[in-house]
Amino acid sequence: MENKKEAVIKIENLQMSFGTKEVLKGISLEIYPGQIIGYIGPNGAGKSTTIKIMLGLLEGYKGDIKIFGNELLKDNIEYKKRIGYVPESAEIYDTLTAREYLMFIGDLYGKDPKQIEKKAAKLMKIFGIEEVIDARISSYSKGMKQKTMIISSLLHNPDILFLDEPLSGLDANSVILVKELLAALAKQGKTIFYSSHIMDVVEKISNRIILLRDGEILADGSFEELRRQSQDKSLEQIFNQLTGFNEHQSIVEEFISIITEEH
Ligand SMILES: Nc1ncnc2c1ncn2[C@@H]1O[C@H](COP(=O)(O)OP(=O)(O)OP(=O)(O)O)[C@@H](O)[C@H]1O
Repeated sequence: MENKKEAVIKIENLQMSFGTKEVLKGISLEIYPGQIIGYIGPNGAGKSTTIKIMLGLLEGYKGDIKIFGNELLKDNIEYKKRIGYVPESAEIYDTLTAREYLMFIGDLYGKDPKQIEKKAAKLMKIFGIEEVIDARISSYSKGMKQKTMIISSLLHNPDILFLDEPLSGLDANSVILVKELLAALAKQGKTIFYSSHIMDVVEKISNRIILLRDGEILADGSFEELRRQSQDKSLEQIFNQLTGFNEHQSIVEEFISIITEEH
């Protein structure tokens, strides 16, 4: 369907080990403009490792990665100007105010400070947090921090956006806003690649879901496609089925019996 477009991310046989532990066992993926990829999998499956490699933060992998058609190379950092990243937490910047932080990020991307300051103030206003723009980020609530990180990842109008738990800490109204924002960005041809453990979020936001387990891709398709292969289950049920997790009942029983032990 999307084959007429060129892949923005092309991964071939990606392998990564930490010591003797094989964390990625030969992943191949082609990702196209306009896709909203929900990258899911159990804890330790290798999701963050994949993202860190694409961000150029981890070396020592085997396989080929092309981003925007160019080989991912140690010395080539040009592509980073066209990507945005929202980490799950970014406490290192806590002592800055949002204005200082966003100006700093704009500067890293070589953007005009006046333009960045204007954009930052407007985006903070849209998110309803303009009154704290000059307060230290350390004083923000979790959701305010998340909004600031989302703004910082978009200031330079990137073509690929990587997010870790994009809706974490956001209230119900902000969830709707960010979901719509991601959909609108994808419509403009941007690519969104995010990981999350919240299955109903993944189900609703993604137009493609990639399920990783033990460093291998177990499923790859739209929610509808995955559902058809799994007898119309919810994504949470599909996740549990594909990752072989069906012991919750017995684990809960054991848990309860331990906490209710008298001696
Ligand atoms: N720097 C490192 N050194 C050694 N082992 C590592 C390192 N980083 C990750 N690992 C291991 O690699 C495996 C995959 O980790 P990764 O963080 O990619 O998983 P994940 O799918 O993102 O998990 P989660 O859902 O818990 O965030 C884990 O077993 C982890 O312990």
